[in-house]
Amino acid sequence: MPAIEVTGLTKKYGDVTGVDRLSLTVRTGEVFGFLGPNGAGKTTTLRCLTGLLRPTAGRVRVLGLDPLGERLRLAPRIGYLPGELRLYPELSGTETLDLLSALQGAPVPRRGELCDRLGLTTPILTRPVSGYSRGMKQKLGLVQALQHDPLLVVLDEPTEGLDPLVQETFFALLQDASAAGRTVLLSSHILPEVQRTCGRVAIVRDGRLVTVESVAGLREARARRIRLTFDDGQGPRPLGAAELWAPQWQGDRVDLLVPPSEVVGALRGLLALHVADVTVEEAGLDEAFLDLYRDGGPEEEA
Ligand SMILES: Nc1ncnc2c1ncn2[C@@H]1O[C@H](COP(=O)(O)OP(=O)(O)OP(=O)(O)O)[C@@H](O)[C@H]1O
Repeated sequence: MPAIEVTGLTKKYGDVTGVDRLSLTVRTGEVFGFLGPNGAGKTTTLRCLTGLLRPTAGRVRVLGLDPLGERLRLAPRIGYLPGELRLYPELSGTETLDLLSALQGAPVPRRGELCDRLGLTTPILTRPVSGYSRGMKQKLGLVQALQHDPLLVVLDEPTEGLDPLVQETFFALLQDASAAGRTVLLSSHILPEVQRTCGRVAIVRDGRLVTVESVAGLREARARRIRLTFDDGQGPRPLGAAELWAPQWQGDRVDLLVPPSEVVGALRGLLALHVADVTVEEAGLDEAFLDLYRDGGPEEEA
């Protein structure tokens, strides 16, 4: 049984379409990234998965359950960190975690360890959350999402507000969850974060699915960056047939993003020029993503 199965999910807010006929399967035990620009429909999808929004159309199954109709059965098995965490300001950190665990309806075997790892000390946890910094609130959000050791963790832009050291702890927590066989769905617009943590990634745009691929596959299938350096101080110059690859000049140096199958042909032409240095690298996921974003992708035909 897949951890998440979404078929033809559509959510409309009046005239605005948040998600449009989205279908997606997340396998048990994978760390799955949900990537897309602002307004792409990530939060809307996650809220439909967690039973906080009623889909306009389509079918959603989470751990084999209907998130709306079987919310109480699902609650102990799922952890959710919303993008905008709203807390009761007068409650302390501990009281907040207690309240949320009551809603989860499950014991909290991991709370102590998580607070330790994230540096939420007893003095902090006994203070009202109104005095918490943004990062402290986000840490509390992470603890509540994981404290009951849920089978599925759904995280909406989880590293927002976390400093780099705490982000490292967060990545380690994700790895632990994955090693323990838990499923993680993580939404982000931070590409290196997804590249680092996820096995597969869905890219969404304008409420529609652009592609689902392994992170490795996405990078592999996408462009290579050819960087040429001319060392003669003459700056930009015509590159013949390689003009097709939209050269980006910086002084005597030029970058071209070229599909993998075209690299050898492109180099043949380019090396006839008087080049001082050449490097060819796999484009990062961010470039792959921008490429997809520009391409339109398969949904343009829908
Ligand atoms: N409550 C709402 N009422 C009206 N429109 C909404 C509402 N929530 C979301 N939308 C619209 O639905 C679309 C998808 O929004 P959503 O918040 O799901 O995107 P997102 O990918 O999470 O964006 P971001 O990265 O900015 O958080 C947007 O056009 C947004 O304006």
